Amino acid sequence: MTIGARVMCHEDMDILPDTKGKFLFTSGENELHAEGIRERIAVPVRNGGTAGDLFHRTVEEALDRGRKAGQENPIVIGAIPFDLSEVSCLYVPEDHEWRTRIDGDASPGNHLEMPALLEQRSVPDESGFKRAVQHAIVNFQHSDVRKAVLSVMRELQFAAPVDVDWLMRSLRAQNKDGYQFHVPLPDGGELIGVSPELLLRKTGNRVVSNPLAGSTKRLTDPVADKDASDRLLVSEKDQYEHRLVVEDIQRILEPFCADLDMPEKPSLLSTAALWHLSTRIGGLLNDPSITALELACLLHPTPAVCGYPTERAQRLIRFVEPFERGLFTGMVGWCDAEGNGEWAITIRCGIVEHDKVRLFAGAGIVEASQPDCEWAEVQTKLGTMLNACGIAA
Ligand SMILES: C=C(O[C@H]1C=CC=C(C(=O)O)[C@@H]1O)C(=O)O
Repeated sequence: MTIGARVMCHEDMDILPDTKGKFLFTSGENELHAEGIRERIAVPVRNGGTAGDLFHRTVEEALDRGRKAGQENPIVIGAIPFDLSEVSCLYVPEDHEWRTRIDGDASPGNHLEMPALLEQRSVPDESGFKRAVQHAIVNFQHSDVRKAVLSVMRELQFAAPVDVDWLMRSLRAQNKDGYQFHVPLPDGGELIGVSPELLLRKTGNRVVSNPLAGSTKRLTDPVADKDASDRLLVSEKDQYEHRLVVEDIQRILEPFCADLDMPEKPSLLSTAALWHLSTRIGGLLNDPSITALELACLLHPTPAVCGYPTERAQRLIRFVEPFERGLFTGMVGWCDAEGNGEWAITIRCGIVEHDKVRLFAGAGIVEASQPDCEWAEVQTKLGTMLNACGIAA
């Protein structure tokens, strides 16, 4: 594997500042490791009115150059922001390798740990978040917006620089399932996280999407935990919140699929911290030449991270959320030159910049939401990253 980060620039690409250029994306039993940066792709997915044209051409050309340079099946790896008009954070790495995940491989080790936490703050704070939820609920009563996903950012200031590799190992040790990711950012920051949610996987002519929406906290007592999951499964509020996501994904995928397998009811998916309502949607493509990245960009942002209807929910979010989401609630993953790939939704994540860590979490708000419960839910979601930092949620 090449260790150095060689950068090739051409129009539409910025010069990448010094970065280790080390990537990770895991899925099931497989881990994708990539190193070295051949090219960076910063073109936004949406350029003016024409969604995707320049972007997908740029990706295709970058992969082509990789092939011409001798790579057998080059890949693009990285992250795309929540707002598709913002710059993408994608790379064609010098080298990549698929490995089988080895259990126990991810121990954080005890030789190093997180530096002391000096201070932390929530943006918005508790009352600001609850006001935003209330605002959204009133808005639903006077408009045709049905759902909006509202989020918080937790800023942590440590006494010394954070060892990202240690933090990633800690996160992986505590969350063995899900899509674990580590992406270096052009400004020197690093995006890390473990997402439970698959936006889209494409393998040949098969596609899978596994939206999640509707959540409840896991409990330590097994009986109480089972009760909590049973209640989630029959909760009308959560089923409604979930249905809006599934129906929108179905609407978008159906024209591309000869056969779309849609379970009638959601099932349960668990992480270390939460239960989620989950629907695994599988399809066979009419025309397998469409790429995983093209389909993922059509689906994004789903009502699981934005709301319904999409554009009006996005406007409401912009109005009430007092921070820029950036890569949070975007997508993270990879795509190869044959159009196969896998994109997870960028949640349960944080951005590490030297001695600062920013964590993010959101919750789907519908008319039946209660501000106190939604605040508790985002705190639980923040717990995934906080626990990895050794901080009680
Ligand atoms: C936006 C987040 O979660 C989404 C994914 C699963 C369940 C969700 C929910 O129940 O609200 C959210 O839609 C987050 O974790 O920050």
